[in-house]
Amino acid sequence: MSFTATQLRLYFIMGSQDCPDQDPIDVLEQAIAGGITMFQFREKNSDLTLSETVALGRHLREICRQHNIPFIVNDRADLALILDADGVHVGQEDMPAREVRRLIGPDKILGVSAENIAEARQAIEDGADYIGVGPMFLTSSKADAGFPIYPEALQSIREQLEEPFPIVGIGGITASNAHKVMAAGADGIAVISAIAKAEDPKQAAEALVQAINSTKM
Ligand SMILES: Cc1ncc(COP(=O)(O)OP(=O)(O)O)c(N)n1
Ligand SMILES: Cc1ncsc1CCOP(=O)(O)O
Ligand SMILES: [Mg+2]
Repeated sequence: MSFTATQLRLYFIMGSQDCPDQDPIDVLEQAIAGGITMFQFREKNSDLTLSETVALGRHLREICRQHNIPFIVNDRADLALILDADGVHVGQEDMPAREVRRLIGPDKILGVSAENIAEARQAIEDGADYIGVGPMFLTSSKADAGFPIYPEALQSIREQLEEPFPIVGIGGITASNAHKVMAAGADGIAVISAIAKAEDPKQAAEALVQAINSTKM
């Protein structure tokens, strides 16, 4: 699947641990109906066995395929290959991005987390298609996320990059603060709880789409 920055507009991330009271398959279907543009399967610290993880991943992957939504796997290039994912997202403490690029080949999507301009430049050199910058705000979805760096940090990376490059903001983003991330120069926002923990995931995704679209640049 070829990649464009517009696919980052509303990037939904989820594993079964993020929606303990709902079926992740339902949540993804509702999120797609609400307007998400990209999905990342992030099964982390969950109760699932490896074979349950593969089975859930296969189901979520199939739903994304039916709706033409890029399906990205968090951290694990091996799982991405098993699931025939469209790509992989890795952070600074994961398998080096350059090695992941070698494993998945030139055509798959590679996302890399970056908190500052040095990490952003390295990610681009290593073959990233986009960078995820965060945490923008306080988050309860990732215990080791560290302190927020706020949209100002994203804006600073955007301004220091020599060329336009796809950037998605992540961490503590809701329909109320999404405009700050977009106004800082993000191509989109990535969220877990704003959709996965919502009572009505479809309505939650719609509210995020509206917030993104109403941002004045
Ligand atoms: C789009 C996006 N951006 C950043 C991250 C965070 O990745 P990482 O720092 O490796 O943390 P974990 O998600 O692995 O806990 C992401 N997953 N997606
Ligand atoms: C995976 C990740 N990486 C940085 S913050 C974060 C968690 C985002 O979750 P939420 O949207 O619920 O704050
Ligand atoms: Mg990671």
